[in-house]
Amino acid sequence: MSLHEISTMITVETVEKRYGDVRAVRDIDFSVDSGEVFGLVGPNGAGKTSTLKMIVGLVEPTAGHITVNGLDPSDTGMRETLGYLPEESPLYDEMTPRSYLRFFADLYGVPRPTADERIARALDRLELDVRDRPVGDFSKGMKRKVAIARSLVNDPDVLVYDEPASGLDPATTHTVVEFTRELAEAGKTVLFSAHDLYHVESVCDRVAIVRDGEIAAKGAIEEIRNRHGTVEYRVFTDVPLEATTAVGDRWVTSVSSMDAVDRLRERANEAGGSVVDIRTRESSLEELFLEVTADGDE
Ligand SMILES: Nc1ncnc2c1ncn2[C@@H]1O[C@H](COP(=O)(O)OP(=O)(O)OP(=O)(O)O)[C@@H](O)[C@H]1O
Repeated sequence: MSLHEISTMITVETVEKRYGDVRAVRDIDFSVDSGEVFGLVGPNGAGKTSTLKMIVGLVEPTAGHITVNGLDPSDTGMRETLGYLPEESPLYDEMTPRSYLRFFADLYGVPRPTADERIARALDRLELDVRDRPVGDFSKGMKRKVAIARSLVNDPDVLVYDEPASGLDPATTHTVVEFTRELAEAGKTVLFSAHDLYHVESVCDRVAIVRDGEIAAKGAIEEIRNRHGTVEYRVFTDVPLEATTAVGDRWVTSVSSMDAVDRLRERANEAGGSVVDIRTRESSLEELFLEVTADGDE
């Protein structure tokens, strides 16, 4: 049971964004609760960054309504509530992580001892040991960790991360993704965009799949599976049938309905054998994603 009371922290209602003739975002709706990790997933140009920028108040919606912790994104008070990690987060090359993060903590008016404690906690967890060398010498992953720590110096309730793990090596990706989960477990609200679907699946409570500025599917991973996913039955027989693959001393045929399973059973019997095992394989989010994004192309 959660110790935190659940409340809606981000609401996005019928939001649209046009840049001249380009409708980058059209009619997007979703909300994110406290303690939740919500993933906005979609290919390049789908409208994820535009949506996040509207939520953090950097870009104004053409239509619709957004609130963050009950406030309008243009409200200056919202800055205290929010930690934003942009897709590209340029750092000052000559500064060290410690000086850079202290600089941001000062901007937020965080007392030095509190700031130092927060900075140390974030960098410890993100496994960034180098704290007193200029960030200009850092790898992409190290810079990303500093940028993530920056999003936390004001101890915000809501974190909006644009592709936090994009371009990072698998170990760093794992650390960053696990960290977002821990932040949510500590009661923070996390909204992030990604096209790394494997990690979204493992860390998000709910996702919205965005395509051409619209939400193509939305809900718990499980719900999306039920609505859009296909169940694949892997039927193992002790005799070869058409389109079977040998696995050890058995053959496996993949079908997508129970009727097809029954037909295979009959055919196996006719061939003097039988069905020895049936396993279901649920769609991974990656497959669902491809299915949902392919819908509009038909
Ligand atoms: N400032 C802008 N002026 C004009 N068009 C823009 C602007 N910003 C974004 N767009 C267009 O809006 C659409 C959505 O872009 P957006 O960056 O929001 O998508 P995205 O899903 O975040 O993509 P990516 O993963 O590449 O960042 C794209 O067609 C993009 O070219």
